[in-house]
Amino acid sequence: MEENRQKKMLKFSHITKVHPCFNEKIHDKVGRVHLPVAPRCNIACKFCRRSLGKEACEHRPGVALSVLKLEDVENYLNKVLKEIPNVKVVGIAGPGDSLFNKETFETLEIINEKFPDLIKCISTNGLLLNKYYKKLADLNVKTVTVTVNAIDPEILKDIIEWVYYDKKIHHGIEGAKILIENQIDGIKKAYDEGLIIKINTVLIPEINMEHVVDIAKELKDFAYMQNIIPLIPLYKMKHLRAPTCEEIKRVREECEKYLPQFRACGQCRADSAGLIKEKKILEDFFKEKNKEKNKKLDVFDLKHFSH
Ligand SMILES: C[S@@+](CC[C@H](N)C(=O)[O-])C[C@H]1O[C@@H](n2cnc3c(N)ncnc32)[C@H](O)[C@@H]1O
Ligand code: SF4
Ligand code: SF4
Repeated sequence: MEENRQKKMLKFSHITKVHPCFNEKIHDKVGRVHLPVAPRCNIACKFCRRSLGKEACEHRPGVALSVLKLEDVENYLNKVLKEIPNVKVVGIAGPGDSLFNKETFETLEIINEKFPDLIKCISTNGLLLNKYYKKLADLNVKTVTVTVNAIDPEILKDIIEWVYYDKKIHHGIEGAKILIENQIDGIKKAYDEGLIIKINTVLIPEINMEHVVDIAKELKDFAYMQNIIPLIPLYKMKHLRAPTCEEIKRVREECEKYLPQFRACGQCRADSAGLIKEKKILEDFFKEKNKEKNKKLDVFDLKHFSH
């Protein structure tokens, strides 16, 4: 097993040595840029409040000054590369789910054509990963982060409200089962296709704290590493508490027996640019484009391109 892991690490090392979210040692040396091209989401996590606009000034996931339009992607990336040194990775991390927005795939095509040297990265809840892993590999995406918060539907049903799949909204345990099945299937297929997988897990003390280690055990042969991030209590979880530093440390140490842990995550916005620690946004660029005034994204905007 250890031998397998070492082989896997070696196979991926040309990418992981330059990706700040797959390699703690360089997280403060190499930059990344998130393109906020994917506003819609196909599940409803109880902790997630997606917002756009100037007053959405918090540095946390699900927030962007505005949605970046396809016609602006090239200009924006040129500006980022000119103004911010050492950006090597371009990622799509929302503000919704990358795989539920056709703009993600169109953006990846633009990047391939205009910026072929940037490493392409996406993050997703994984519901559609078994449908799109091949397309991602064909588009030369190298790294995929999948958020897995529970692999037991009894636990996941308390973390998500519903899952939109096969043109229907599935509530409770039924939705949880669909999500878990698709995530695990998608992760295995993406791994076989040569994609490098990181697992994000939101640590929610009252709900999944003692279960997170089961996620690490289940996915140890397919994921490269795990990124356990503390709950930011929001939306339908605003009454819950964030984990203490001690709790985060303990859970990471338990999980590390099965999967290497990433401990430098900045819980970035969907429009962050530069070094993780800088928490930078190119405000000038978005100011021009920013027509959405402090808009909360509609969680029921479920138009999907393949329907
Ligand atoms: C906004 S999501 C975008 C990508 C994709 N939809 C997903 O969920 O993986 C990026 C990451 O932020 C996390 N996140 C969102 N809201 C959060 C919160 N309130 N506290 C902690 N993590 C949160 C998600 O779980 C996910 O790992
Ligand atoms: S999948 Fe991502 S964007 Fe969608 S609700 Fe969950 S955290 Fe938010
Ligand atoms: S949210 Fe974490 S994994 Fe994603 S870009 Fe920021 S530091 Fe990297």
